[in-house]
Amino acid sequence: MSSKVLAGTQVLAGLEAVSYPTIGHFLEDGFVDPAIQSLLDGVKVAGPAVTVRIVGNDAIAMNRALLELYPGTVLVVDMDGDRRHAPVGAVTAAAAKAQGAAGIVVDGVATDLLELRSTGLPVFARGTSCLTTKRLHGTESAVNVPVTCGGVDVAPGDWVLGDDNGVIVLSPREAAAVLEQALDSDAAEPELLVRIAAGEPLETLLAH
Ligand SMILES: O=C([O-])CC(=O)C(=O)O
Ligand SMILES: [Mg+2]
Repeated sequence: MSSKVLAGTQVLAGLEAVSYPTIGHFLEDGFVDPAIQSLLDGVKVAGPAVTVRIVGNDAIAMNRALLELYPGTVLVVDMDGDRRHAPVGAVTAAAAKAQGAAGIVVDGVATDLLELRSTGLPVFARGTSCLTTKRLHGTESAVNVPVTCGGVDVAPGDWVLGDDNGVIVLSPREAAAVLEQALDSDAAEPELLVRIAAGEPLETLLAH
């Protein structure tokens, strides 16, 4: 597969197939703070980012962001450093799912953990809290602007990849460029594992 000719749908298919830790073999940037983890078990998410920056504990901004979601997107929530107020819970996740979203990533906390798990929409966060955002009608929040999430800059339309190991954000160009070598690496790994399990000498297997 040549990365030069990959169309968006081919990139999506490749990103859904590739192992995300394999991407970590090839890149140094785009890896979201590992404190941001999936609140559900056994998830795998790949989709373009819709972003929201929530300033001052403002739940109305989240409602505006939910309206911008379309099928396959991942909502990335920059809480402007607020790690106490949860902007995502049962209602938010249900609304995002109704829009066809693939998941939500919060640089902050989430709430309604049991309901999130039964809704089934993958949500990544720094943890949970009972303290939530409020309907404040602030003016500083913004939807679909460049944001920061777990130390990584995220532009609307960037690829957001998440699984039980963590979250990666790549520009469309970065994603297309890394995909081929990551898929090749994934294809080669099962044979290596079989040879290790079969007792082949590690000196030769791991030498290069
Ligand atoms: O209202 C909030 O800030 C989060 C919440 O509880 C929900 O989405 O259900
Ligand atoms: Mg709630």
